[in-house]
Amino acid sequence: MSFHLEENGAERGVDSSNGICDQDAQCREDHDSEATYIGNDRHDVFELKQGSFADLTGTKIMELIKSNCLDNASSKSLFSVASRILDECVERGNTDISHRMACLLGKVLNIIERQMSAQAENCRNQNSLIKSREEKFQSRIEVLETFAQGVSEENEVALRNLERMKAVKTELEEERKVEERDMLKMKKDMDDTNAEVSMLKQELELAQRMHEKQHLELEAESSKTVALLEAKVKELERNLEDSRKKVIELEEFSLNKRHRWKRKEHKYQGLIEFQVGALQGLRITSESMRKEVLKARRRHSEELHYLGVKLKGETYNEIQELKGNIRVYCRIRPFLPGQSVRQTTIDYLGENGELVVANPSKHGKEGHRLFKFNKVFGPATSQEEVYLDTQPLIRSVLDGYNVCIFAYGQTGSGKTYTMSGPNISSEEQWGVNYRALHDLFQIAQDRKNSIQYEVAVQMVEIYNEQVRDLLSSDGSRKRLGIWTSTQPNGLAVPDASIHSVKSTGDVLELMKLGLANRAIGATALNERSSRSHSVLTVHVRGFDLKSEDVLSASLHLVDLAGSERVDRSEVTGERLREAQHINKSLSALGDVIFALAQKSPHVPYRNSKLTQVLQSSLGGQAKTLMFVQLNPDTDSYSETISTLKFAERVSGVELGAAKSNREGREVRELMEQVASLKDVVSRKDSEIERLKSLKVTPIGEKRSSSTSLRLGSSSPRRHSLGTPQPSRILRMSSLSDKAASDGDNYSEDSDRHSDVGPRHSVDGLGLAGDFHPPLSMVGMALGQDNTDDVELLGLGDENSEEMLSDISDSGLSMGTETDGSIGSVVEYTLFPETVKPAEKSANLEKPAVPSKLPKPPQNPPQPSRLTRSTAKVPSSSRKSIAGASFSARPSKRWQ
Ligand SMILES: Nc1ncnc2c1ncn2[C@@H]1O[C@H](COP(=O)(O)OP(=O)(O)OP(=O)(O)O)[C@@H](O)[C@H]1O
Repeated sequence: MSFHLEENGAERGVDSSNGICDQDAQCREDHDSEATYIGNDRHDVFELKQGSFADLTGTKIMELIKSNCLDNASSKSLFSVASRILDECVERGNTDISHRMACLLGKVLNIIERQMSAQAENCRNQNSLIKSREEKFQSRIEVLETFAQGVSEENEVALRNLERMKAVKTELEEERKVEERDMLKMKKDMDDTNAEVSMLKQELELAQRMHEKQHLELEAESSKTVALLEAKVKELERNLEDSRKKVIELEEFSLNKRHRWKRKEHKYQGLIEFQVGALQGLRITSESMRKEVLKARRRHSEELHYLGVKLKGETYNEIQELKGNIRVYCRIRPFLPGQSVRQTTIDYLGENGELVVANPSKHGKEGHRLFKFNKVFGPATSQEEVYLDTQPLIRSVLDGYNVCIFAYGQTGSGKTYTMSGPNISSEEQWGVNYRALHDLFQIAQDRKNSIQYEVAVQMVEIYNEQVRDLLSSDGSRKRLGIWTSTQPNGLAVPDASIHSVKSTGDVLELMKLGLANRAIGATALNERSSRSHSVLTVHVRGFDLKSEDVLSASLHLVDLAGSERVDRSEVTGERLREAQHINKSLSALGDVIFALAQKSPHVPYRNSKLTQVLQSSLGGQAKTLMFVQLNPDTDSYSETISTLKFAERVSGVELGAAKSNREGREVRELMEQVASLKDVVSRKDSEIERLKSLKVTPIGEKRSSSTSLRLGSSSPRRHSLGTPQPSRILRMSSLSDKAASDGDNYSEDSDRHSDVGPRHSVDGLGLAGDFHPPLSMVGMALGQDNTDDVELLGLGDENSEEMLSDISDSGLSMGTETDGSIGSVVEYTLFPETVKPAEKSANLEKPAVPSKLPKPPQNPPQPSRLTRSTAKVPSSSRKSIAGASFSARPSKRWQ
C-alpha cells in the first residue's frame, strides 16, 4: 500500500517496505510541512502541507477520518493530525472533544495497530523470505563449495590437459611451422618448376623449329636416298638371282654331304652299338669278377678255417699246383624230376673238395670212402658257379696256354649238362663251352688295343674210333684223318672244317649244327645217351701289337662218352661194339694220364683217337681240367666208385708247369728264313730223287699200289678251301711192314718227341687265309728226321676209312707213319688249290719210296708254292670255310 504526500505539487510515494526509518523521516517532514488535501474527488490522496493540519478544522478532519482518507496516511501525519485536534480543543476549551478525540484516537490506534501488524507480518514474511533465501543461499554455497571442489579437481585435470594441450599445441605449432616451411619450399619448387616449364616450353619451341627444319632437310635427303636405294634394290635383285643359283648348287652339295654324313652316322651308330655291347660285356665281366672276388673271399676264409688242420695237405696241394697237376672238379648231378627212389650215395660234401661216398649195402666205417679233389660241386650248384671256377683257365688260353677241359662220368651223370648245358637258347643254362667262348670274345675285346685275336673253332666227334667232322656244312660226316705228331696248336684233325668265329652268336649257330650232327642213340641207361666223344677245339691266335709276338693256343672242350662198364649197359651187337670202343678210348686216356703221372718215357697217345686228338693239351705244358660227373643214385654206386677212383688217380698227375706258346718276331723271321732255305734244299732233293727214280723205273711201268706215295684225289679237301680239293692222303709203301717192325718203338720215338719237342706255334696249319702256319713248324719239321715228324692217317675216301678203322682197331696206328716231310704236308694243307692238274698227275705218278729211308723221297713241293707259304699267299687261296675267313687282318701283319 502506498501513501502519497505531495509537497509543492510533487507526489511523494512511501513504500511500506521502507520501514520505520522511512516513516520517521516522513513524520519529520510532515511536522515541518503543511499537509494539503488536493481536490475533493480524490479520496485516496491526502496532501499535507507544512502547517496545513493546523489549518484544518475539526470538521474537516472528521470528514477525512470518515472518508477513510487517512487510512493510508503516515503515522507522522496522523500523529500531527491528532496533535492538531488536541491543540484545537485546548484552544477552544471545548469539552466535548474527548469523544471525538477518543474516536479519532481509536481510529488512529487501529490504523497504527493495523499498520504495525502489517508491518510485523511484513517483517515476518521478510524474515522467512530472508531465511528461506538464506537456506537457499546456504545450500547454494554448499553446492558451490562441492562444485568448487570438483572444479578444483577438474581444474587439475584440466591443467594437466592444458599442459598436454600446450605440448600438443607446441608440436602442432612446430608441425605447422614445418608445413609452412614445406609449403614455402613447395612454393619455391613450384616456382622453379614453373620456371623450368617455361624454359622447356621455350626449348620445345626451339626444338620444334629445328625439327621442322631438319624434317625439311631429311625429306629432301630421303627423296635422294630413295632414288639411290631403288638403284641398289635393282642391283640386289640381280645379286639375289645369282645367289639363288648358288643356293641351288649349295643345296645339291649339302644333300650330297648329308648323305655322306648319314652314312657316317650309320657307321658311328654301329660303332656306338658295338661299344654299348662291349660295355655290357664289361659289365657282365665286372659282375662275374665281383662274384669271383666274393667267391675267392669265401674260399679264402674257408681255407683259413681249415688251415690249422689241413696245413700239411694244403702245402702238398700248393706244390702240386706249382708242378701244374691236372685239376679235378667233381660235380654231383641232382636227382631228376622223374626219379622215384631218391637214395643218395653221397654222404658228405666238404667245402674244401672232400667227398664221402657211402656204400648202400655196407654200414659203418667200411661202407664209407673219402675222396678229395680240387673242388666238389653239390647238386644245387648252378652252371654259373661251376664256370666261375673254370674261368681262369679261359683267360690262360688267351695268354697262349693250351688248355683241355673234359667231362668224365657214366652215362646220364651230367657231362653234356656241364659242358654244353641242357638248353643253349637259355643263357643262364649255358654250359662251360658257351661261357668259355663268350668270355674269350669278351677278353679279346678288352685287350684289342694291345693284342688282336682271331678265334676259330672245330668240332669233331670220335665214334667207334673214327673221327667225324660235326661242323661240315654239307652234312656229310666224313671220317677224317688226324695228326699224330706234336700238335702244340691242337690242330689234330686238319681235315675237319675250321670256322672263324667273331661272336658268341657265331658259336651258337655252329654248336647247333654240331649237336644236331652228333651221334645220339637210345640205351637202357639214358635215352639221349651219346656214345661218342665230342671235341670242340677253339683255336686262338693273338698278335701282340707292341712286341709283335704271336700267341697261339688251343682250348679243347671234350664231352666224353659214358664211362660205364659194358655189362651194365645191357647192350649187344652194334651197341656193344660202340661200348667197347668207348671203354677202349677211355682206358687209353687213363693210360696216357698215368704214363704222364709216372713220368714214363713212353706216353701212349696213339692208343686211341681220343688221346691223339687231345695230345697237345694233355702234354706236360698244357693246363688240364677234368670234370668228374657223378650220379648220386644208389644204383650207380659201383660206377660212382670206379669213376671216383679214376678221378683220384688223375688228380695225382703232375704235368709240370704250363708254358705259354709265345713266339717272338725275330725268332719267327729266322724260322721263316730257315724254312725257306730248307724248302730249296728239299726241292732240290726231291728233284734228284725224281731223276733217280726215272733212271731206275722204266717209264710207263705200273707201280705197285702198296709202294706208291699217292696223293688221293677223291677225298674232299678242307672245307675252308671252298672247292673239292685233291686228297692229301699219304699212304706209305710199307705201312703194315713198318707197323709190324717198328711197332711201339716208333710210337715211343714219336711220342717222346711229341713230349719234348719245341712248342712252336703251327697255327697256320690247314687254316685258310692269313692264319697260315708260322714257319717254325716247317723249319722244325725239316730240321729233324722226317720220318719221325709226322704221321698222317687221314683217309679221304671210303676205302681209306675202312683201312684207318682196321689199322686203328688192330693197334696198328703206331705204324702208320708217312715218309712224312712236314713240308709237303704243310704245303698241301695250305695251298692245295695251287696244285695244277698236271702237277697232280705228276705227283701221283711218283715212284714209291721206302718210308724209313733217312732221306725219304718227298712229294715234291712246287717251289713257288712253298715260297708263298712262307711269305705271300694269294688272296684267292685264302678263302675261308663257309665264307668266313679265319683272319680278317691284313696278311702283312702276320708275316
Ligand atoms: N647239374 C644238373 N642239374 C640238373 N639236371 C642235370 C644236371 N646234370 C645233369 N642233369 C640232367 O640229367 C640228364 C642227363 O644229363 P646229361 O645228358 O648231361 O648226361 P651225360 O653224362 O652227358 O650223358 P651221356 O653220357 O649219355 O652223354 C639230363 O636230363 C640233364 O638235364
